Amino acid sequence: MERASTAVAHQTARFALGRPILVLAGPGNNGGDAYGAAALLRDWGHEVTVAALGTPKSGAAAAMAQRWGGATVALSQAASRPVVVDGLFGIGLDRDLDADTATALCWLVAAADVALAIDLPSGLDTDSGALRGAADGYTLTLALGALKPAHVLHPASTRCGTVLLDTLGLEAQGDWRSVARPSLAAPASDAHKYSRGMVAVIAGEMPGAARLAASGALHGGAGYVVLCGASGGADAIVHRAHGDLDALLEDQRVGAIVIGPGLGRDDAARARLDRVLASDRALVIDGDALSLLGRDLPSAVAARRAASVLTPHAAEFDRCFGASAASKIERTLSAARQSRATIVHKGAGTVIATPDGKILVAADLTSWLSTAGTGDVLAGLIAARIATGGSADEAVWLHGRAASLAGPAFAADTLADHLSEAIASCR
Ligand SMILES: NC(=O)C1=CN([C@@H]2O[C@H](COP(=O)(O)OP(=O)(O)OC[C@H]3O[C@@H](n4cnc5c(N)ncnc54)[C@H](O)[C@@H]3O)[C@@H](O)[C@H]2O)[C@@H](O)CC1
Ligand SMILES: [K+]
Repeated sequence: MERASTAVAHQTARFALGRPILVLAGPGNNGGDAYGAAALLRDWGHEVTVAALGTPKSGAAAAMAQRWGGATVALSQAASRPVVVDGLFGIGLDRDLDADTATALCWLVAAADVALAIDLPSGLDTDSGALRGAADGYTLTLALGALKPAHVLHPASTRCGTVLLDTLGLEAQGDWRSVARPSLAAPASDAHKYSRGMVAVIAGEMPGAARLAASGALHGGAGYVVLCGASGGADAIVHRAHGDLDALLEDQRVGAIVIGPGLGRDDAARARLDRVLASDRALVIDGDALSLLGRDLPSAVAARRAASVLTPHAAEFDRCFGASAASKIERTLSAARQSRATIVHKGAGTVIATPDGKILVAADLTSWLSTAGTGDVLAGLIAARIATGGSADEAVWLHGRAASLAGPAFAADTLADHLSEAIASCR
């Protein structure tokens, strides 16, 4: 708590630049950090007011309150100040903020020029990222010890402002990491189109979606992309008829197959899906393929001999694994173990889990990705990375980067065009 208070005080001083500071101190150790920071800031010459909610419950927090020693006002009586430091609740929040607390907090944060949250904005559920009365408008959140899921999971992550991490010298990192920029090499000097990675995309009722996936694979670095069951589209994509499916599944050069984008949900689609599932090729299973399998998916995929990557959005995830109130991180991990597949659980804050328990989170994806077809591009891109010996998280990073490069209001058709620049930034 000494280290936490000191880190908070330093960060606050950097932003305060002499302006009056209001420190909000709750009853737990988050409040302890707040009292400690208030005492330091006062000792450094800042004008500090403390608004208290309840009295400190732990010995450490009580000691910090004693160190502050000065007057406190009740939270409900606090006047706004240009700088607000929120130390009401951190990871110990176990219920919604009551209405009076939420109202006072929202008003004080909104009225401040700078609002800094200690560890987490008060009123966020640490593990699930749900809103439990949190205010909007924080300038920054100083995460203490380690990042928590709420710093990266939607909707909590949208309330944090800029998140800074101070590890406080603790080895406290949880079991998940943020998706990081991958390090990608150019193809080997003796590479040819098949050694670069060969991807097959199985088309169906809506060939446009499969074409987008094929384009994602091609621009994602695959050496050879086959679109099975659709004609037209980009010239470098090789077209095959649905009648060639069995030959394609036997072709050992095929490094990964995408099935699901625009597949349809009729009997023909189901028959194709069953043949592909029975193959020993690595699969990316997306869209209609996920919906066709529904609650049978975990066992059907777990029985496969080759690797599978599933790319559900929230509704598809629920369709396959059932709805639950657990956090997105826990649910995705449990689904990965159950289906023995890598799961890319899409949405605002994409969570990736592997069957061996690796968890990665991509938090800061542009919201312009929320347009039809971007998921199809991602499915193809994942297949390309797998076929070239890479991983799904590389694809998620490249996809997010390409979307940022594409700018606002892009169409999914042009997203793949930005993958080259995204890959170029990974050397
Ligand atoms: N655990 C650690 O290793 C460290 C913890 N630190 C700080 O300690 C914080 C966690 O402290 P605590 O576990 O004491 O938890 P908090 O300080 O977040 O709050 C817990 C207290 O608030 C009460 N409470 C919870 N929800 C409430 C609600 N909606 N309305 C009213 N009362 C509510 C609880 O009954 C409990 O008394 C961290 O967020 C961080 O700021 C830091 O000092 C650094 C190290
Ligand atoms: K807080």
